[in-house]
Amino acid sequence: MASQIREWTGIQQFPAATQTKLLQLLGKLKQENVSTLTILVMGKGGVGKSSTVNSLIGERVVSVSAFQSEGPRPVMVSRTRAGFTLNIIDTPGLIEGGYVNDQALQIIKQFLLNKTIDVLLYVDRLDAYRVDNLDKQVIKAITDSFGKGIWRRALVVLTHAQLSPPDGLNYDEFLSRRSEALLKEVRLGARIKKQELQDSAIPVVLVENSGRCRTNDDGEKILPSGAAWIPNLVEIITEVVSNGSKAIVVDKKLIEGPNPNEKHKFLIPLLLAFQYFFIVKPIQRAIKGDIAKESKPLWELRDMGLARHRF
Ligand SMILES: Nc1nc2c(ncn2[C@@H]2O[C@H](COP(=O)(O)OP(=O)(O)OP(=O)(O)O)[C@@H](O)[C@H]2O)c(=O)[nH]1
Repeated sequence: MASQIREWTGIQQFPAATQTKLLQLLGKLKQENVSTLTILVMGKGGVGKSSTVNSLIGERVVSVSAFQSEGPRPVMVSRTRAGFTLNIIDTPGLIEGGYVNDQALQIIKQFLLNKTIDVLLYVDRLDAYRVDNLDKQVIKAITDSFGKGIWRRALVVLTHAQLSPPDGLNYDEFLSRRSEALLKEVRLGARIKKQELQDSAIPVVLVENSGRCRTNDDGEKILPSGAAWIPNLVEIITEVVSNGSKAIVVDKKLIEGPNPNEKHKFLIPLLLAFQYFFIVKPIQRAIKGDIAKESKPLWELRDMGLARHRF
C-alpha cells in the first residue's frame, strides 16, 4: 500500500548534480506513464548485490557482508518520491556448495509471486577473470525460472569497477573482454538465437560501491572513465524499461506451471512415436531378417541331427 511506503529520503544523500539527474530520469518515466519501477537484483553470492542496492537507494537498507549472508531470504526495499515508487528486490546468492541452491530459488520465486519485474540487474564482479560453470548455472536458473524474455529486461552490472587490470592490459580492453565473455554466456544460457541478437543487446553497466570510489568536482562517484555511475546506471535502467519489451509478470502459472522455456513439450510423445515407428520398428525388422537369413553354424546343425560329427 502506497501509504506505507517510505519517502525516498536517501536521494538527498546524493550530491546535487546526481539528485537533479535522477529526478529528471524519474520525471521522464512518469511522462511515459511509468510510475512504479520494480528492480530485481540477482547473481552469485558476494558479488556486490546488496551493496549496489544500498548505493542506489542512498541508504544502508540491506546488510552487506564480506562473507556469505545467512538466511537465504529476498528483501524488497520500497521508496516513493514525487508520486514515483521504486522497489528494489535484493536476493541471496544462488550458489551453494558448487550448485544452484534450488531451495533459495524457490523462495525467491514465491517471494515474487504477484509482482511484476520491470528490470533485472544481473550482478557480477568486473575483477573476475573467467566465466565458469557456476555462472552458466545461475544464468540458466534465471532463464528457466522467468523465461528468456527476462533478458530483454536485463542489465549486466559489474561491480568493483575501480580496478587496475592485470598483465598490462588497458582498462577498456579488459572491460570489453570481461563483458564479452559474460555476455556470450548469457546469450547461450538465455538461448538467444543469432537472429535475435540485435534486439537482445544486453547493456553492461559499471558500478563501484567502495567508499573509496573517486569523485568528480560535484562530489559524484565516478568510474575510471570519469562518468558518474549512479545516474548512468539509472539512465540505462530507464532505457531498458522503454525498449518495447514486456515486463515479467510473476503469476502462479510462471511459478508452478511448466518451465516457460519448454513450450514445445507436447512434441515429446510425437517424437517418441516417430522414433518407435520409424527407427525402433525398422531396426527390429532388420534384425529378424538377419536372423532368418543367417546360415546355421555346424554345431547347431549337428544338434539338430542334420550334420555328421566331424571331430
Ligand atoms: N571494492 C569494492 N567492494 C565491493 C563492491 N561491491 C561490494 N563490495 C564488497 O564485497 C563484499 C560483498 O558485498 P555484498 O554487497 O554483501 O555482496 P552480495 O552479492 O549481496 O552477497 P550475498 O548477499 O552474500 O550474496 C562486501 O565486503 C562489500 O563491501 C565494489 O563495487 N567495490
